[in-house]
Order: sequence, then structure tokens, then C-alpha cells
Amino acid sequence: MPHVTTSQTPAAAPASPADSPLVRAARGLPVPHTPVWFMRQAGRSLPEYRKVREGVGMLESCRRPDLVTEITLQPVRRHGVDAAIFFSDIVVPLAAVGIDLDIVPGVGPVIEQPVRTRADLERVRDLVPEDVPDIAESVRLLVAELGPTPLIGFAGAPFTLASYLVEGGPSRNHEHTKALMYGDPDLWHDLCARLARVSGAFLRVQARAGASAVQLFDSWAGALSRADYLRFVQRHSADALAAVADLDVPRIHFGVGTGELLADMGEAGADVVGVDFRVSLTDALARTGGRWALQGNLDPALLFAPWAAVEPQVRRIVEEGRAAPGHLFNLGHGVLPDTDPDALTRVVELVHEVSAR
Ligand SMILES: Cc1c2[nH]c(c1CCC(=O)O)Cc1[nH]c(c(CCC(=O)O)c1C)Cc1[nH]c(c(CCC(=O)O)c1C)Cc1[nH]c(c(C)c1CCC(=O)O)C2
Repeated sequence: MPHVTTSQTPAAAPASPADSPLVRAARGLPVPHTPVWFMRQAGRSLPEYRKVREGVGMLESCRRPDLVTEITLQPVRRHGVDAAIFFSDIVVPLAAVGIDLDIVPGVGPVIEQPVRTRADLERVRDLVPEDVPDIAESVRLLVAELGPTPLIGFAGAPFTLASYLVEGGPSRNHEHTKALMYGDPDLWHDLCARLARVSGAFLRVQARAGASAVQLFDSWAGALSRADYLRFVQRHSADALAAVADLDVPRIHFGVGTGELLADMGEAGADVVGVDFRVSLTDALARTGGRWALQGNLDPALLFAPWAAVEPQVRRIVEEGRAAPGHLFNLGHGVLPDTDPDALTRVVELVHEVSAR
């Protein structure tokens, strides 16, 4: 691969998603500029999103290829980000295998009957491609529309999915989850093994249909001690990531409050470790020993501050990212619903400008 010259400005399009700045940075290859995308870039911060979602439930919208493609493309058109993230939700594959759940606005996923006993486990069956033909169709439509811009597929990690299933919904303390983990480790590992298969199969459907990278969201892994992560969780996330190991798509592994787990999350089989806003990229690099590319990590709440305050933080993160084997600029967690979309567009422009080489 020839070194990309400085004449290649951010506006110069790569030939294919596999040669895009995002995929190259994820592999630790030289890039014309630091790629940037935002978790939850598709969603309520955009008026055009709210418009197309009017009167359509969240889960329904995730299963309609016309809506999935439109919503996924909206932030790419508006912000000029370096990747699209597939519009879906971490609970979509759970619903697809028949678990009765809903996504309640302002609350999140709510499970009709929590999974807490051996008998409940039977409801967590394997996901087969025939369960989600619409997902593969949406990915194919998107890949055709996106041209050289890569599409990132994703899934929830076993621990985060287990937390929703065991608690029955969003939880601050994850007490039922931890009670199960410690009270019946065999049942816990069986549940997570099933979830790893669901998660891995969902990633695989997206990658086989043409997604150029995948992200495993273990959003709530930061609720665990390192010892518990290693004992109860890491192997299952590794299994989910291993499901796409043969497909040549870079794998991003992200969690919130996981500063103590960054190397362990890399060890699970990632190419890129996601860093939230609590740990600087410089510290994250020291903690991971330069073994993985890094993704992150502007505090999403900072986007509510005046631009004059945001700008130096964006510059700092780009600078810190230069020392990493590869850097994918992102927020430290998802875009907050009331974010001014123009602030996101400005961040994209600034990242491209200051990182152009
Ligand atoms: C934990 C988690 C969930 N879902 C997801 C995670 C992991 C990422 C994270 O840590 O935030 C992942 C997710 N959910 C959604 C996406 C879309 C793609 C993107 O990032 O742009 C992605 C990647 C759409 C969504 N998922 C959800 C929305 C909002 C629903 C709506 O628009 O009505 C969107 C756009 C709903 C959802 N789904 C979930 C929550 C906590 C919520 C918020 C509930 C609320 O505040 O209303 C579960």
C-alpha cells in the first residue's frame, strides 16, 4: 500500500471502503486524515431523523430497510463523517430470536419477562440469518449507496445484553445480574455463551452483507471489577468477536467507564479499543501498550459548551491520537439527544483540517 501523500486532502475520496481512512486507521496504516464518526450519530439530534420516525416505533423502524437506510445515511450526508453506523439497536437480535421486549422512549429496552432461571434460558435461542433477512438487505442497500464510505455494523456484547435480560431493563447497579453471576456461575456462563452466539451471528450477518468494520458495544462493562470482567465476561466477548475473525473486518470493542479494562478488552480480540471520556488517549495508550488502535474520546456533554471551549479539546484529542498506532476520532459515548447538530459538523471539519497530512 503506497504511503498516502499530502496532496490527498480530506475531500479526496478513497477508492473503496477497504481503503478508507477509517478502515486503514483501524488497521494501524497511514491515513490522509484522522477518520471521525460519532456513536449515535443517527438519531434524535437530527430533525430529519425525528421527521421520518414520526409515528413509527423504534423496533419497527429497525426492521424496515427503507427507514434503516435513510436514517443511517442522514448523518453521513449532513456531517461528512468518515463512516456510517448501521441504524439498529443492541436488542434487535434478541427480539429477532423471539424475546418479548420493547424499546420505550426515554427509558430504553424493557424485557417483558426477565431471564433469571435455567428454564428462562431456553428463550435465548441461536440466531440464524433467516431470522433477519431485512438486516442483510438493509446492509446491501447501504453499501451500494455509500460507495467508498465504510459501513460499521455492530452488536451488543454478552454482558451488556445479559444485564438488560436479567434486570428486565436499564439498571444503575446491575444487582440481579451480579447476583446471578455469583450465585449460579454455570447458569451465567451458559447465558453468556448463548448471547455470544446471538451477538456473533448478528455481526456476521452484517459483515457478510458488506459492512466494512464492526463494533461490539459493552456499554455497561464498566460496572465490573477487573477480576469479575476476566472471570465472567471476557471469554464471551472474545467468542462474539471471533465470529467474524475470518471476514477481514476490523473489530472495535467499546465500553463506558472501562478505563481499567482497556487492555483486557483489546485482548478479547479487537483491532481497536474504544475509550470513553474519563481516560485521556495518552493514558489509554500507556495502558494498552500501543497494541491496538484507539477510538475516542470527546465528552459528548462538551458539545453543549461554546465552540471556543470545544475547539481546543478537539485539537488536543487529535494530537494525543497521533501517538497511537491508529486513531478513530469519536465521542467518549453516544451523541446526546439535544445536541446541536451543527456542533457535530464543526467537529468533523476541524478533525479533518487539523489532522490532514
Ligand atoms: C446500551 C445501548 C442500547 N442501544 C445501543 C447501545 C450501545 C451504545 C450505548 O452505550 O449507548 C446501540 C445503539 N442504539 C442505536 C444505535 C444506532 C446507530 C448510531 O449509533 O447512530 C446504536 C449503535 C439507536 C437507538 N437506540 C435507541 C434510540 C432512541 C429511540 C428513539 O429514537 O425513539 C436510538 C436512536 C433506544 C435505546 N436503546 C438503548 C438505550 C439505552 C436507548 C435509549 C433510550 C432513550 O433514551 O429513549 C440500548
